[in-house]
Amino acid sequence: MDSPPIVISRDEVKRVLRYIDLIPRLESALAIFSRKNSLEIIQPLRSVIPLSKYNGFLGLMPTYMEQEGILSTKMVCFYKREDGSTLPSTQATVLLFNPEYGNVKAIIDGEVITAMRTAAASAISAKWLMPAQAEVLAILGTGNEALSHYNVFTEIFTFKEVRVWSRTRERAEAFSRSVAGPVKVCVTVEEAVKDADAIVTVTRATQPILFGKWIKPGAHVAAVGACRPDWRELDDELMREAVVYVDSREGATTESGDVILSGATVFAELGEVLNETRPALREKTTVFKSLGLGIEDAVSAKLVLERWEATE
Ligand SMILES: NC(=O)C1=CN([C@@H]2O[C@H](COP(=O)(O)OP(=O)(O)OC[C@H]3O[C@@H](n4cnc5c(N)ncnc54)[C@H](O)[C@@H]3O)[C@@H](O)[C@H]2O)C=CC1
Ligand SMILES: O=C(O)C1=NCCCC1
Repeated sequence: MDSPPIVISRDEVKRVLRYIDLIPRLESALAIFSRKNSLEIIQPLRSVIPLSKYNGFLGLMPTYMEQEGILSTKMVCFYKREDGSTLPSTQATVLLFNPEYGNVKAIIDGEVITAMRTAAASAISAKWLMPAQAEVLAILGTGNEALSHYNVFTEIFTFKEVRVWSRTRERAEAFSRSVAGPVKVCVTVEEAVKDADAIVTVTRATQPILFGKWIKPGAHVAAVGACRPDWRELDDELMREAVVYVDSREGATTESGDVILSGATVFAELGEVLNETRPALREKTTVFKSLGLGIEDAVSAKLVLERWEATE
């Protein structure tokens, strides 16, 4: 008889998942994704159900990677509203199936997976697209994604200065106190991004907060928020003048307000850079527009299950 699904909690995911293991898996998955071979990956565009009454959305992210033996679905709810709830604004669950019989092998909390795989994808973009001698990192926003981005960027790169901006100084100060290393609190976005080499936008803004005129030529922007077709974090000037990389062309041209409303041209998928079929134009100002992919959750969940089984 089949064993019942293993349930892996948020704390257990946090215990077993490490960037050093995750990054190579994501690099490989992004590269396979951009080869567009349906024998390797089937990952339809995310279905999104608006939860209008609650100012939120449910995203369904099924993925099948035949050669890796991974069949998974992430279900993620994300909310725009700010009503003082203590629950995270992005909550997710990942189901891992046995592709041969369809039984569920594991039910894994998706909050930490989402935060870590998104930050790891941004870090991969920075590895290829950030200026060679990057000294200053600016993080805009102070939520879950801000923390995971701080963690991975300071783990794999060495910055002389890390800056943070939030809409209130209190939140930026609390973020600065909560992390291990020194972080400079900035009162305006302009102050945070001035001469920065790498900029991470991880807010729930729906109108542009980052303007091209403030940015040093050659900087790299990992743009993570604004995942709806009418939401923005970056202004038209930045989107049109930068070289724009995305995780998925189909995703970006369907879901990203920054891409759709600015009329920017998508230059390449990150996986194409990894496959060396499109160049990494590190010397130019670059934007990596991230929307999130089911394959990222699929390989992360498989890794979590492997590590959990190895340490249980
Ligand atoms: N690209 C991807 O794969 C993923 C994208 N996201 C998106 O990333 C963003 C951040 O996610 P989390 O850190 O989980 O959210 P969070 O709720 O933990 O943090 C959001 C941050 O944005 C700030 N904020 C809210 N409204 C704002 C506004 N109008 N202007 C400026 N700042 C504002 C909040 O104060 C907070 O610092 C969200 O837009 C979320 O939908 C989240 C997960 C994956
Ligand atoms: O890929 C994800 O997970 C998400 N993408 C955009 C919005 C929140 C979650």
